[in-house]
Amino acid sequence: MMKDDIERILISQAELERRVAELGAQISADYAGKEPILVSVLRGSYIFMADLTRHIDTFCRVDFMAVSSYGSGTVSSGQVNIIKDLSDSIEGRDVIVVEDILDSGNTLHYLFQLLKARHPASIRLATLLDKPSRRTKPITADYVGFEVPDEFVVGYGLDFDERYRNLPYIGILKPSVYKDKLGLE
Ligand SMILES: O=P(O)(O)OC[C@H]1O[C@H](OP(=O)(O)OP(=O)(O)O)[C@H](O)[C@@H]1O
Ligand code: HPA
Ligand SMILES: [Mg+2]
Repeated sequence: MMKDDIERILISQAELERRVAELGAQISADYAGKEPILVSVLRGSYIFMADLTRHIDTFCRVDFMAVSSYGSGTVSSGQVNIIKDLSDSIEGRDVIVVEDILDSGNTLHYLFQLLKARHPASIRLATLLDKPSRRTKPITADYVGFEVPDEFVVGYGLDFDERYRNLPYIGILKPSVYKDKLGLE
């Protein structure tokens, strides 16, 4: 079974629900009277995006961008591939980029450069998880759900080799799972 691959639960479903509601309330207060565009960075952010937007009570728009830099490993390849670009222009608009995790910072560093060049009125970052110990690029988030330790986490949108996104909590994989996959032991 899928959950047999999980060593332990790091953030429970109830904790996720509570914190995402708080972030939504904070964003609602900060953007009162505005109409931000929330940009979901697919695929990892799809669940956070869906839950977060339902806790925002100002007008807002949603758009989606698909990027990938991890392939099937647990370390960033350093190369960010744009798989799908935004549908609408962000020029002159207030943008909130919605991410599942800020790890090395490669993905967001690249994405922020790309999006800033399109001249939004403002651009901020909301990330569910922040793993600051692994950062190699200078980027910080404006809204952070939880800080996580230097371990590979899965669930609530986050995958390892495209699995585990559908777990309703954030968990830590048993090392044997990714070592088997990578042929390390
Ligand atoms: O800070 P970084 O080291 O760049 O890592 C964070 C990024 O890596 C993951 O995406 P991934 O490339 O695995 O694509 P996915 O969202 O489809 O899983 C995650 O969803 C973030 O977008
Ligand atoms: O810890 C992680 N888990 C899943 N995907 C990720 N992408 C960057 N870091 C992670
Ligand atoms: Mg991934």
